[in-house]
Amino acid sequence: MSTLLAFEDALEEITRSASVLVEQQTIPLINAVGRTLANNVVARISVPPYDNSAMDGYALACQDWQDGKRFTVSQRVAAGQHPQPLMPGTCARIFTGANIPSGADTVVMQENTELEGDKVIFTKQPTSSDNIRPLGQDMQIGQTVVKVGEKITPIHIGLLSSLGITEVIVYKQLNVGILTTGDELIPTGEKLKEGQIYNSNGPMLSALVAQAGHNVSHCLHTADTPEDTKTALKTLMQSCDVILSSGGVSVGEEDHVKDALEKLGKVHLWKIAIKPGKPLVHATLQGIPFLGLPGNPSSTLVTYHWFARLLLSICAGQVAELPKSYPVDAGFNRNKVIQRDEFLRVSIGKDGLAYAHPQQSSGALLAACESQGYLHVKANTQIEYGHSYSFYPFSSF
Ligand SMILES: Nc1nc2c(c(=O)[nH]1)N[C@H]1C(S)=C(S)[C@@H](COP(=O)(O)OP(=O)(O)OC[C@H]3O[C@@H](n4cnc5c(N)ncnc54)[C@H](O)[C@@H]3O)O[C@H]1N2
Ligand code: MOO
Repeated sequence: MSTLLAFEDALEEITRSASVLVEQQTIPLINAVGRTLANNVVARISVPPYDNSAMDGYALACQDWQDGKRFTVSQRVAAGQHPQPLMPGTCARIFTGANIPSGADTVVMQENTELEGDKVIFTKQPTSSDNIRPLGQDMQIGQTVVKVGEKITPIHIGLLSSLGITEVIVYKQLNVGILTTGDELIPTGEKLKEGQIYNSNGPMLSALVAQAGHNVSHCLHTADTPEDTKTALKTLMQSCDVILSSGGVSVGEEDHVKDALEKLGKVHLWKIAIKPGKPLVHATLQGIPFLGLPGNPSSTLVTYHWFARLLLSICAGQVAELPKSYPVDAGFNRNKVIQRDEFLRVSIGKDGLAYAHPQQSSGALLAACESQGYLHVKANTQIEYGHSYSFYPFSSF
């Protein structure tokens, strides 16, 4: 166990060496959902750009109010119209979104008024600023509203549109190459023969990478030979910004990825004290970051979530955030001391406790589908009922 790198150290080492690898481009805002901002967006106008009414009603100056006073309606202001200054002692009929006339400092909603012919009585004394949405209430001119590295969401599209913005400067998408390894693997769609299984890590990694907003530029498969492995890696090195692989990183004679990396580039770390995912390898191939994820499907998933996701987001210029967790008590015991940091696939019960899926084999993927997230149990501890651990919902990755 002593040769295994600690989880936190591996995370630090992999992310420390990473940097933004993509150029910038200007694109229409409407096409920018999921893209990463390459510079801060600063408001060039205030929103709203003028004081406006939050209600259909009447605008007046508070100081003009007197109990029982009958107000003349001196003007009518609909949304989109430019009002005249309010004549002293009068009120203005006003509608939601309409510009507040100068001289008025409050709006009374029409439900709180009484009409007497063409006069209006305000039954309750209004307070200054009531029902007025002031200039800049949402965003002020000069304010930084979205920061570099943020991923643009539909909410940002609305926000930036309210500033009149039509184009944004974003990072170009990161080109990610995926390599799967293993003679036993065949693509889905073909008929299984004795000794074969379907390649599930290729499609899963492609989907994870695409979901994170990157471009899967290649998804190759190689046989378990040193030559084929090197040839596939050389192909990926020609056009990918980052390369991920699955399988072939353990210690058997059929595992060729690490040797190929040593021949083509530099291996920085291999083997981490985590379960599942121990034989993770990190390398650079002529400046291209490379992560070799272990082939067992749950090991691939865990190492993608914890390491590859973060590496890709840094290289893509995204704000690289560690997944969010919250403390949850275990609803079960394990009577042996854990050797490597474990990421148990768990669900939260109605009692609020975490329950481990009964199938924790690194070869099993259904357990992850049937669970809600990871319970992180640190090395050299023992899981005890009622003790608190960090729970990471899958949605935080
Ligand atoms: N003697 C030792 N053997 C193993 C050790 C060890 O320390 N000493 N570590 C084990 C651990 S832990 C892991 S994790 C695996 C990782 O091995 P590899 O990364 O070399 O992966 P493979 O051997 O190529 O495959 C493992 C397993 O996963 C299946 N697989 C691989 N690729 C895919 C794919 N694309 N889609 C679906 N399934 C895939 C493969 O068929 C194997 O069953 O090593 C242990 N061995
Ligand atoms: O790291 Mo392996 O994933 O324990 O099976």
